[in-house]
Amino acid sequence: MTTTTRTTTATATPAVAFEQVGKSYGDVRAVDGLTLALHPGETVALLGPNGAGKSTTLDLLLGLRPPDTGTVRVFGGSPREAIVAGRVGAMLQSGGLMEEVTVEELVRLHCDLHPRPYPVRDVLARAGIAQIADRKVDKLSGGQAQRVRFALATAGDSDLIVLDEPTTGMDVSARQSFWATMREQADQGRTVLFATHYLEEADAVADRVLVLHRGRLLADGTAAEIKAKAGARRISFDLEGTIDEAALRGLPFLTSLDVSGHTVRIQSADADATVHALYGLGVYPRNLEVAGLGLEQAFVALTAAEEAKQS
Ligand SMILES: Nc1ncnc2c1ncn2[C@@H]1O[C@H](COP(=O)(O)OP(=O)(O)OP(=O)(O)O)[C@@H](O)[C@H]1O
Repeated sequence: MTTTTRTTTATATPAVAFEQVGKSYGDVRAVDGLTLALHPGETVALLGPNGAGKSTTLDLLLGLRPPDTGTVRVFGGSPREAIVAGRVGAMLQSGGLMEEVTVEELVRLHCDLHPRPYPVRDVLARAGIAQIADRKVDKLSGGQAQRVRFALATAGDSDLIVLDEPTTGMDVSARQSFWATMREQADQGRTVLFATHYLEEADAVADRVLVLHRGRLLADGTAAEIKAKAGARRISFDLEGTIDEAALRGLPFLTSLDVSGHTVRIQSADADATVHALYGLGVYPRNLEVAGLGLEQAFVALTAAEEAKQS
């Protein structure tokens, strides 16, 4: 298998550069003045609630739709130039697969079309579909079809791999081998950009997380930075006797409250102030724990705060 030496410094031409990009569908502003640069060797997760503009962003990046405003550059040129040069491999969410052909025939076709193809055998093996190579594409299960899409995205030596919700429908072992392969690809200097709703995957795999909300970039940083930006903390403790939920609900900086048996779990924008006020209620919390948020909770807190600001 050929491996190209790639430049991985942030000063190199960005793999992807969006400059004030806007895209609307009628009245819906799907992407709203988006500016960002992705650098060679980065593994980047694109997160956002439904309708945030993730798929539209990927479509713009792949030149499948033109932006209304702004510019999209891929390796310094147009998306089309980068794709024609074989620099981009993509796995899209709903990409229909050609029917009536076998898995191997479809993979071979993609290899033939790629300027720097890998051997078909290697592509099949890497995607874990060598044993179903002779099967007709329209007879595949959802997870198998997803593996085939993965094979097509990695049919050749591309510098940028774009994945829209790649592991949807994959079982646990397919997911694990998928991400192991993606890590290898990134370690070789490729840029990997993936949109996902699985926040634990973003946390485990991405070295940079972009949070989109209503077509705008709400947060951009490592998973740890995103968690810190959300600011909130989880507080949990046990209370004996009858729990006065109304009093707990009145605690300052509370963003959520969950009471289950004697255990109380709250989320607070200022844990110190909340805990101080908790003691002020005259209760005696036992097993008190204060912890940071997971990426999923941070994501929910950030997007909810933004919704509240805009409404
Ligand atoms: N072809 C289209 N015509 C009209 N509106 C569209 C079209 N495609 C997307 N939209 C709208 O643009 C907005 C952004 O959609 P997009 O699919 O980019 O979001 P997303 O973040 O990928 O969402 P999801 O997580 O649900 O896949 C949404 O409000 C959506 O309804």
